Amino acid sequence: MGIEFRDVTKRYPDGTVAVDGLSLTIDDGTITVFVGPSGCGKTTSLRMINRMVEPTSGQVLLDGKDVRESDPPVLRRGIGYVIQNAGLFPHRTVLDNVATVPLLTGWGKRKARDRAAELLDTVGLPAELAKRYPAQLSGGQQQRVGVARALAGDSPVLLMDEPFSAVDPIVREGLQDELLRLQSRLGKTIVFVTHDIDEAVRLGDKVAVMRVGGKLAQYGTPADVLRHPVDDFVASFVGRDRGYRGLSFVDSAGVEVKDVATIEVGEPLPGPVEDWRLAVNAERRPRGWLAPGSTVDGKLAEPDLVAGGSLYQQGSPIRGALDAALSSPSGLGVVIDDEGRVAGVVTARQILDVLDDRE
Ligand SMILES: Nc1ncnc2c1ncn2[C@@H]1O[C@H](COP(=O)(O)OP(=O)(O)OP(=O)(O)O)[C@@H](O)[C@H]1O
Repeated sequence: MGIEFRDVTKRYPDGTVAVDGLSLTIDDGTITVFVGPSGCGKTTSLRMINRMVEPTSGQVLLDGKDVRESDPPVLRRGIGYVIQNAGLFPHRTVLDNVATVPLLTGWGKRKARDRAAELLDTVGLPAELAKRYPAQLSGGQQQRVGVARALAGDSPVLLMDEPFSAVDPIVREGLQDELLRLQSRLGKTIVFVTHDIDEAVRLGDKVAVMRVGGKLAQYGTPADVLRHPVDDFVASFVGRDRGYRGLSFVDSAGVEVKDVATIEVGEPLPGPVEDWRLAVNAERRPRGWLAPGSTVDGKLAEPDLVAGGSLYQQGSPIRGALDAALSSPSGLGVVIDDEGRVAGVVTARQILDVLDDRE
């Protein structure tokens, strides 16, 4: 479901112009990130999509239809919404937080709870957390519940307002990865607000950079915005370390994926391993690394392993390959195919050589 802003302006009653003449089109099934400094009108723009804020002038169209033609509660039921700190109901269990939307749409209690349990699994939360209350979860876990709840309505559109800002950078990266993984499966139209350009570039198919005064400074792919900022404001906002960020958009062709020795979890280990050995499960999905010199009492089990680094999906931008190599305990970045199976490994040296060749 596409979204279009047509010359939308929002002036609050006190005279503040939060959004000024915004026009842009958001394609169906993509992630669009509104990014910019505090107070530039990102949240206001987002909230005009689900009519939590009404424009002073202009139109917001959802799937070609002016949102003002839809009753706000009905409209909102069709649009998932995730906010910072998750906005969970404190006196409901995790499971019931997620089940709320299906219940509201008339599902029976049992079916709603089954669906909620399924969604908790989808966002990577263990089933034993379902009975807890939000305050008994970590910040990252709460955000996952927030995402699960937003997915519960099964709506084609998801609005996310700084959903990961309150968690630390490591957890945040995990949540971002998870969102990208979910999106590759679900293909929702996601509008995401952040003030963090790294997050914007990482998640967005398109990035809308806004400036204070509610004006759109630039709208384009992350590569566009990084490589060709339209003016000094955008250039300084996207920052100085553009070289590294720019890697995300270099075609990965030319990176040679090497074979790697693997061992399957659950298999016996004949003797101590000499080099880092990649552990896989029966489907050849990576599970972690076995350190040099390790011996295993009986069969190889998950606790014997050192956690792996990030994974690099073959064919995706080359920055991911460098991330995988740099974050891997063995120095070998794990490359996976479309099904998540191990395709081989790459080293940081290889990636840097490929990049040098291109200079
Ligand atoms: N209800 C309101 N009444 C008056 N002014 C408001 C209201 N809500 C927001 N504003 C003002 O409108 C401008 C844009 O606010 P908005 O929350 O959309 O920005 P933002 O980019 O999301 O900021 P932040 O990143 O700090 O959340 C700000 O100057 C803000 O103070």
